[in-house]
Amino acid sequence: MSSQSLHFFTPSSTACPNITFPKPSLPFPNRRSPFASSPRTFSIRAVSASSDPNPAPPPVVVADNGAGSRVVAAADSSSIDVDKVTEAELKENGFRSSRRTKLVCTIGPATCGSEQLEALAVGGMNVARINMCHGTREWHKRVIERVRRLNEEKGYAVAIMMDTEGSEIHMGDLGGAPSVKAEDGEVWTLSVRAYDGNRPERTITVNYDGFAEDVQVGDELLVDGGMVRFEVIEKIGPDVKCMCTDPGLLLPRANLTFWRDGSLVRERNAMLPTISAKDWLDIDFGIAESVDFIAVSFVKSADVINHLKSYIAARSRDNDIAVIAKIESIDSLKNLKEIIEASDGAMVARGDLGAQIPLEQVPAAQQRIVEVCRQLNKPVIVASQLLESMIEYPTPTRAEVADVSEAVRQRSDALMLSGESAMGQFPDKALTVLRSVSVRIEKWWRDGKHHEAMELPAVGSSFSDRISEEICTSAAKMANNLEVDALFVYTKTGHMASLLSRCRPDCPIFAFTTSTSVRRRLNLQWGLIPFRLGFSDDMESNLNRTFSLLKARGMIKSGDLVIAVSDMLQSIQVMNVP
Ligand SMILES: Nc1ncnc2c1ncn2[C@@H]1O[C@H](COP(=O)(O)OP(=O)(O)O)[C@@H](O)[C@H]1O
Ligand SMILES: C=C(OP(=O)(O)O)C(=O)O
Ligand SMILES: [K+]
Ligand SMILES: [Mg+2]
Repeated sequence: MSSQSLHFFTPSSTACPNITFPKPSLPFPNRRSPFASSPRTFSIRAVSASSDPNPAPPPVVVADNGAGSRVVAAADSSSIDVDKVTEAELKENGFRSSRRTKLVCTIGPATCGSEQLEALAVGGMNVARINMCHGTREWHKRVIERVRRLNEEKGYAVAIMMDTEGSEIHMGDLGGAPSVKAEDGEVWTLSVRAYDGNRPERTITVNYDGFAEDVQVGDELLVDGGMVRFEVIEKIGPDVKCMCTDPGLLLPRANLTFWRDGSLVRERNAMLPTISAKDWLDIDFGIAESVDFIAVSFVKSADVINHLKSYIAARSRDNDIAVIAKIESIDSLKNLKEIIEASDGAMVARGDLGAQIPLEQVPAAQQRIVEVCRQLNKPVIVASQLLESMIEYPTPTRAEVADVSEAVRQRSDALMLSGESAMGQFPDKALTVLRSVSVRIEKWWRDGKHHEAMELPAVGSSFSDRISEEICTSAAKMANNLEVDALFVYTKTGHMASLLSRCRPDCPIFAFTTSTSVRRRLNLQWGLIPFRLGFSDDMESNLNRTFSLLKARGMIKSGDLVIAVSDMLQSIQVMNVP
């Protein structure tokens, strides 16, 4: 194999020019004796990969077999797993034009069957999201089982995200009706009473016991951020009489916010916990079902994220459930940086965000959230109303296409469908729109060489992490300048892969990882094509084996130009596929 590699090595007294050093394992720079006092210089040397006099013996790799139990496999296990749909997209569009933006679909009554789920998987769904605000745990469990079965039997790699309900104030169910119209000038009763079956006409229930105490006559009540508007005209015990001032459709469990003198009233419900008692039970359910992501609604501070992460760590077998912070409240915007730092990713939850801040401020908030996430190396999802009109119509509006384009242009990691896929009439068509707009805008970006000047600050605290970051930044830049076909990254935890993704390079990133759960988590990150592969610390043998496995599947061919990095050996290798 002809290859050039740039290895980072420590110039210690024992350094022999052709030996590459494993990454320093000491976590803090000031504990790095014997070099602590002298300035540390790192050289980049080109050495031939084949000249390493001490190739590591083939080690044993511990891999997750996907069903939960861990198996110890020989490093030379001869298989490679990749999502069937990504493989097809790659073969169809070529390296350059394969889709980089990931797609999340909320699963609801319109898409919960196996056939419908499979249609979404084929259409490019990378993550299936279940919203615990709706449906029963049994219902969600069946959806998870169906997705898992499709993955196993049909070769998809759809990850599961569970979204908590959170302590929001919302209306109850509408007695089974899918929606109810509220007309201008009508008087409705909003009540905390529980009606069993015989709910009076024009009455809706509210889930928050303090509701009647908290609202005042004259307050404005916004349903779903303004889809319907009421004014409070009278309070009678637990019942609140309201007049409809903006007519519209009321949907089951629609979100409620109330406004006084032009500002959002949130003193009382600010006291409610971010994670309610019911949410903790849902989280236990999510852990038991080994979901890949838990998205936390109405996050106000980093504390709740830290709390949840330690809760998961104590209970989850492999501690591999990623925690996503939903940015959808004023407090979450105030504490944005700390929250994102504490989380494994974030969601721009524009539905509720737009009910909490003036609508015209949502685009700037989105831009800022995406930027902070990219800088802190956390995946970010742009969510809600991307293609809202497609709940009813088979084509999107021009404005919706422009909105989707903007999220792709901002280079967010993922786009999400909510009502469009959960209860809309055209879930597959909506997904197709997301897919084709993504591919188109990404191509426009690459062809126009719109490489942004976004500064990517150092995120790691240890010296070793800093080296990894420099390697990834350099490798991504080299990949653009040399116009390579693909970046390869061998990563056990997924961290190196995310650092490459953060740079948003022009070519796709093939991320090889030993565990099925890391592979599923990488599904949410921009430009990554996750593969499950057993590998060793010997990069030369890893590369040779990967090349032959991928060639056999027709995914690469001789002559393709590849840059490879790994988190076992801190090096950059540039080579043509033999
Ligand atoms: N599991 C479910 N069961 C029934 N309906 C659902 C389910 N999930 C979502 N939906 C429907 O899809 C709509 C959009 O979903 P989503 O945006 O996740 O929820 P919300 O509107 O509560 O923010 C919901 O309002 C609800 O009508
Ligand atoms: C994604 C959101 O959360 P949910 O759909 O759960 O309200 C949102 O508010 O935009
Ligand atoms: K929710
Ligand atoms: Mg929300």
